Amino acid sequence: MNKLVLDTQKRRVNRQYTQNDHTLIQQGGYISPIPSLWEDILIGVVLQKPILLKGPSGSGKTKLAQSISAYFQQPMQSINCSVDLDAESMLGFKTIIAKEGNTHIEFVEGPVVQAMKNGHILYIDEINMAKPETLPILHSVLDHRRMLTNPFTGEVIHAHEDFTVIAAINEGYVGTSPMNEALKNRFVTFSIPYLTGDQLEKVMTALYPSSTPQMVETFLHIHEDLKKQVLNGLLSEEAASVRSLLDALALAEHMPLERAITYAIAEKLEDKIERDLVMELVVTWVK
Ligand SMILES: Nc1ncnc2c1ncn2[C@@H]1O[C@H](COP(=O)(O)OP(=O)(O)OP(=O)(O)O)[C@@H](O)[C@H]1O
Repeated sequence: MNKLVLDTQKRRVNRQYTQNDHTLIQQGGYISPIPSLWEDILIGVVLQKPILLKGPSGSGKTKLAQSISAYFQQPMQSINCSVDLDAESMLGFKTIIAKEGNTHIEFVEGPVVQAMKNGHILYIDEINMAKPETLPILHSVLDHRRMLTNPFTGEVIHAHEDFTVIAAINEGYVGTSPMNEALKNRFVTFSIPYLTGDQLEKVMTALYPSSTPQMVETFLHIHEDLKKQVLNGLLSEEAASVRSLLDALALAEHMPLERAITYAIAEKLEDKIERDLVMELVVTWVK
């Protein structure tokens, strides 16, 4: 079996053949749906490639970024993109400081500048929610130059060797726009699917240890049914969201299962036909 060996000090990568790659997969709480996915992403990080995580809402992209941060013991700075994101919220802003009767102007460093200087992870969530004209400022940060001329101070910043960029997108969601080619081209891209089967069971029992095995099994069956209907095109992808399923499991510890699924899964769907279909599927699993 393939085991990744990372020299995190010297940021070197090696692949060896041993028996226990799962120790890596578990680190930081993210469970990899495909064994090689976690390792391949770590290789990308060590090779200083900007990483783009592409997957539906609740598929574990943020958890994965947090797990990479835990694995490399590197703090993470985050940017949540929206149409209001501007250069100041990424790079920082000037402010007036009054001290002992004197005033002076100081630059408060934003997440990009801090992460570049200190070798942190920069997590850019929902990168396709930002206005396309906002992000080109990061092009030189994201390619081989790994540098930035701060337009507010004129400072030229060369990224620390451990500086890592991880971005996430939910493609095709309301409010998103396709990423422009020049930006997309700077990333290596990984599809992050929803967890299923044994791995999903591990997450459920780890987060909700007081759930009975029968309850967990029922939720796994319901999730399988929901996924089938997503594949058949009868339900939208978020019906199979792991986040929603976990929310439903948390509620089901305190209320009947149908109500838990209604609040955590069905009510989030826009279409009444989809909501009814979810509840029809659930009824077949309620004794
Ligand atoms: N592969 C996984 N391993 C561990 N936990 C997971 C995994 N997939 C989903 N989860 C759990 O599901 C929940 C949602 O995960 P997370 O917030 O990382 O999703 P996301 O893809 O970032 O969603 P969004 O795009 O909506 O921000 C968390 O509680 C997380 O622990």
